[in-house]
Amino acid sequence: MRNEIANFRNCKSIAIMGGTFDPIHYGHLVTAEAVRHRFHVDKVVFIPTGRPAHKSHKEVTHNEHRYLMTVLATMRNENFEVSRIEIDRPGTTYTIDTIEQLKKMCRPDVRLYFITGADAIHQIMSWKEPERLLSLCDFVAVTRPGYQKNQMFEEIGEIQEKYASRIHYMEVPALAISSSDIRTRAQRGMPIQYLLPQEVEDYIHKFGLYQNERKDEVKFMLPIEVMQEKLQSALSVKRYIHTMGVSEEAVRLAEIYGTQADRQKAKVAGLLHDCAKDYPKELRQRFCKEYKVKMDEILEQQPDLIHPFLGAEVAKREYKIKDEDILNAIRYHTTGRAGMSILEKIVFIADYIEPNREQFEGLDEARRLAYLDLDMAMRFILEQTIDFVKERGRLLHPLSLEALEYYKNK
Ligand SMILES: Nc1ncnc2c1ncn2[C@@H]1O[C@H](COP(=O)(O)OP(=O)(O)OP(=O)(O)O)[C@@H](O)[C@H]1O
Ligand SMILES: O=C(O)c1ccc[n+]([C@@H]2O[C@H](COP(=O)([O-])O)[C@@H](O)[C@H]2O)c1
Repeated sequence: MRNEIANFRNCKSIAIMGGTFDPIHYGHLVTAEAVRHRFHVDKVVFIPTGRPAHKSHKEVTHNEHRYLMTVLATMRNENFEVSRIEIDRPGTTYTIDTIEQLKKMCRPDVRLYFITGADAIHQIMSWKEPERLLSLCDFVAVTRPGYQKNQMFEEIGEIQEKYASRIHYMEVPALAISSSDIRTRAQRGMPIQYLLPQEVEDYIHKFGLYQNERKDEVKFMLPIEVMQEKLQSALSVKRYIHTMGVSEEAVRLAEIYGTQADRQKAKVAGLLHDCAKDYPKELRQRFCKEYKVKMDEILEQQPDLIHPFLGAEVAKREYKIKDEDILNAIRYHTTGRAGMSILEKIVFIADYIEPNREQFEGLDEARRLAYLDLDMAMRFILEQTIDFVKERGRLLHPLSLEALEYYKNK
């Protein structure tokens, strides 16, 4: 945020390109550049929306993906900036809050222009505090393909009459490009090249965004709701709440680091990671024998370390999980191990940082690292855990030491 303030402080005029940018495309970029040239603004600031007021959370790709694609698309233009103010602001995103926040970062006489497509301008009266918004910034209504200028005048007649000097019309080269069309094309395996910058296309392919979800779907023999019901009777209330937190956190991480399939696996692995933890001693011993859990010296002396290994067997037999990656994510969620898969790391980290955890030293740093780099988060959490185990005089499993060594060298 400090950088953003430094970037805006000297600007006399700024144009704001607000959008969901799911994904950003050449329509946005051409428009931004045309407005910059016509209104002689010092900068165009692209502001990806955090939680759009008019779209449900599920419909929109994760904030960090949309933000990073916007950064990639704009990096070659020195007059373009990308701001995180909406991404980082909690709650529903309203433009009025953004304009007020931005004004505080700029000199008092700054002139702000909010760029919006013709399709959006006629809805402005339904936005939050439209009149105050129009008193704080100008609007540039750009024509999009399919819109007749006359029709646009009619649609915004009411606003136009009242705020004539605040609304500017501008035609931009008719680019029949839209984010929704790009998403559909990507889903159907049609080309998206030349509709958006190459870097954004590469990013979409790298992270498997907008892929056909059905093709990616993972089939579980038990429906997830049935797994949840079984867990509710196997776990204490406190543990069940923790389990739900781990599952949610794992899905959030998988949204960033994985594919659609990984999200489903993360949800289930998070749910099942502690499935054997609340078993009474006798039951644990019986199942360990029956399911042939390999015991070692440390597990014999430190029985609370058995639950991840037993949990993987219980998940396999009682929850009918066949996927080896999910089973390993359960198996190594406590000790870790060298060379973990993305899913294994996600569950290990989610267990540490899930939202229901009470505050403890290192939690905020672990949360920060988790969304920056999985391997850095692994190293940090392993170091913290190993210190904790040593302080309490408990036995350390060699798998954790091997894991730490591995992530230190990565
Ligand atoms: N091809 C385009 N030319 C000019 N302006 C555009 C174009 N596409 C979008 N805009 C405008 O840019 C802003 C941000 O758009 P947004 O991120 O919603 O993209 P979109 O392509 O309109 O998305 P979707 O297809 O999902 O509705 C909006 O004000 C929108 O009207
Ligand atoms: O402030 C509001 O009430 C409001 C309602 C709808 C849309 N907006 C903003 O309008 C911009 C374009 O939105 P969209 O859906 O076309 O991507 C984006 O910056 C949104 O945050 C703002």
